[in-house]
Amino acid sequence: MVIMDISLVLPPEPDDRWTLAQQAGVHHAVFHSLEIGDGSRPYAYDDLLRIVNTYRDHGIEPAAFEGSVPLTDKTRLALDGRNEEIEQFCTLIRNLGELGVDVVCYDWMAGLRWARTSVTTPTRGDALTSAYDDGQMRRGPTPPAAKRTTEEDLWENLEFFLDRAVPVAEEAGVYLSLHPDDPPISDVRGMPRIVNSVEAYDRVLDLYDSPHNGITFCQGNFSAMGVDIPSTIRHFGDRINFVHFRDVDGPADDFVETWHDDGPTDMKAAMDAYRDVDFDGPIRPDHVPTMKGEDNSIPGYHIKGKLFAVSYMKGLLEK
Ligand SMILES: O=C(O)[C@@H](O)[C@@H](O)[C@H](O)[C@H](O)CO
Repeated sequence: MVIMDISLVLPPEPDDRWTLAQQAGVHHAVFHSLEIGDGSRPYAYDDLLRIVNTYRDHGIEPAAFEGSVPLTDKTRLALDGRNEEIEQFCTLIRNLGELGVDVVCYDWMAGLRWARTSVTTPTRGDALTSAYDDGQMRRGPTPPAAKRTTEEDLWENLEFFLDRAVPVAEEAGVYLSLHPDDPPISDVRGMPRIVNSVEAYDRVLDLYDSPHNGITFCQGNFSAMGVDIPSTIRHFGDRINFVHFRDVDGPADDFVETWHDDGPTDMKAAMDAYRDVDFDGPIRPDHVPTMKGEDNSIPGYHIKGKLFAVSYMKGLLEK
């Protein structure tokens, strides 16, 4: 039977969340210091060695490095320093390969990272969730770089990056996993976005045809695209290298994030589809509501909702 690795974003230093994860039967970590941690983007071997060994010394396997990788708008927008940055990214890949961490998640969102217009929307039992309203978003300032960036620039820069990074990933045995633009719309405040549809992913996969050029299937974003989730999972099949398990209610320009057991997507059918395509990589619950007693300082990433989501996922995986 194919076993996927249920994982959680855990801080790089042990705290209660490590213990709670293990008590809930989660033994795989995702390193994502932009969400939980100090925002660092380590790529040197000794820095990675320390992080990886700290997890392993506590019985936790580091399954993926995400987001906080040395890849910024320098590369996405082909600014000065792009070649040096890609070199750092390639060093990260080689080093993670040496250390046995084989999934790296990155994204092509220039100007703004994942965007929400509210992180205090009340949901079941007055927990707090996040929401996006494009009309409200557009009233804010346009990022300066938006005026001189086209979709084609972003495609060209992505191809330039993949041509350099994928061969290194192949050699290192590391699986690159491109995260969708969140939300998956054509632009945020005038800054174009390109990784926002099934067709766009088909193009990405064609740019460099290799299992090491794959997808982070962030399910909530595909749900916001309005596509059928199980058949889309089957469409991409073995090019899915990493899964973010979550759901939203509403289209890409106007949605609310839901509890894992309370959204419109048939989560059981989704889990069955991952199993059908023999997905055996890391799968982590993504954004969860902030629950009672939590301060909402890291919206979407507090531990109580994650534990609820993990239990729900384990239930869905029961045969
Ligand atoms: O769903 C989201 O957009 C975020 O929670 C992250 O997953 C983030 O955007 C990714 O790390 C992108 O690299």
